[in-house]
Amino acid sequence: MGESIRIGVLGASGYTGADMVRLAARHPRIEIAALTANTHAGKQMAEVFPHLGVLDLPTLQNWEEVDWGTVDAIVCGLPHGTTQDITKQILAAHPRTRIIDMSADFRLRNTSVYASAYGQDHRAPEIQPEAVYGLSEHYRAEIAGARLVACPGCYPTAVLTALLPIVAAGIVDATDLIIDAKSGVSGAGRGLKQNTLFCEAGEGLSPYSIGTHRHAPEIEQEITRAAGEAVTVNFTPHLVPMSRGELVTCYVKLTNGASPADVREALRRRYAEEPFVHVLPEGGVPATQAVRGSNHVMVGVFPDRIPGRAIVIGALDNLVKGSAGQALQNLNLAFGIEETEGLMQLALFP
Ligand SMILES: NC(=O)C1=CN([C@@H]2O[C@H](COP(=O)(O)OP(=O)(O)OC[C@H]3O[C@@H](n4cnc5c(N)ncnc54)[C@H](OP(=O)(O)O)[C@@H]3O)[C@@H](O)[C@H]2O)C=CC1
Ligand SMILES: CC(=O)N[C@@H](CCC(=O)OP(=O)(O)O)C(=O)O
Repeated sequence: MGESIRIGVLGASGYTGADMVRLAARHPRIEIAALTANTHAGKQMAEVFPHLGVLDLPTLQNWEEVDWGTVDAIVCGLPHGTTQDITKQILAAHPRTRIIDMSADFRLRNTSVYASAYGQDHRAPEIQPEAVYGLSEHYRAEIAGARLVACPGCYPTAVLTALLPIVAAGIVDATDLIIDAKSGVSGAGRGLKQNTLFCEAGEGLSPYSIGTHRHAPEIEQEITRAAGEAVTVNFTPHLVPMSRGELVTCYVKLTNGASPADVREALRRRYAEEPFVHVLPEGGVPATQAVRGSNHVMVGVFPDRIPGRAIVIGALDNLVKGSAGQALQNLNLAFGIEETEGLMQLALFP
């Protein structure tokens, strides 16, 4: 076994940071050297997250108090904007540190697109060009040498896993993609927001950011690349009263005489050797219950009643493959560790 990799988790008192701690704590090559928080600084993780109380962990600190020279890699679970401010200062002082970022701050290659999607100018445009988009199954080689990995958003991970291979194969029309997406409430983070209160999110199902969600440009960036032409997607997310999980239903127009079975076969071929992407056989229905707590993505393909169309459905856990799990997968890749290390746990069901 090689030497330990010392990691620091920025934003460990948040949902993605805490799930990174949960996964990294049982990783044989990782040592958790530092954990940061903002309002929770000074507390023990066990006070914030009792389920992690069985672990011996560093105290939560403000990020300025940490000696970043002593860590090999940082996993960042900070809000967008804050990520740019903090990571650029750490990289300036410690240029050899690797950053695996779970926030949205370095995903969009074009900083003007970032500014319009996020309503603020990019505050570290000088670093942006070196960021590698961390969709592990599609950017493996680039991630391996990267200093800065921008892990995809949770919705884009599900959508792009389902659609990139079939767009690239030219068997669906990239200019006619309709994506109906649903997420559990942890997708919104732990900070208090009115619409995530139990009595406002429970017993209901509501769409949000209709036609304006900031994940649409991220999805378009990658679909455009695969299609070789500029595309605009229809993307509508919904908030579902469950803690974790995400399901995306993608309505696609078939091209070049392809059938739904051809779409399934193309996906099966593309992901045949992938440990975390499972293309279900005919009739297999992806569901969040089947991936909860795991790094697995399930994809199913169905004929549409409208001739010439198909329905491609993806399901994942937003806090695992949708953030912390994929971040750990990328950290493994970045350090030349077996990609599945620390990630082979099965879904928690029921
Ligand atoms: N939740 C999800 O499913 C996914 C989230 N993401 C992205 O990952 C990032 C983290 O998300 P999530 O864990 O849900 O968010 P949370 O709101 O749960 O956690 C945010 C973390 O950042 C810390 N923080 C907030 N403001 C500051 C600041 N000004 N300075 C330093 N630290 C600060 C918080 O500290 P404290 O609590 O102590 O105040 C907390 O540790 C976000 O960018 C999010 O968009 C990406 C994919 C999926
Ligand atoms: C339910 C819910 O609110 N989900 C979040 C998506 C979480 C995510 O991936 O956010 P980033 O792209 O900012 O990292 C949202 O729609 O904003």
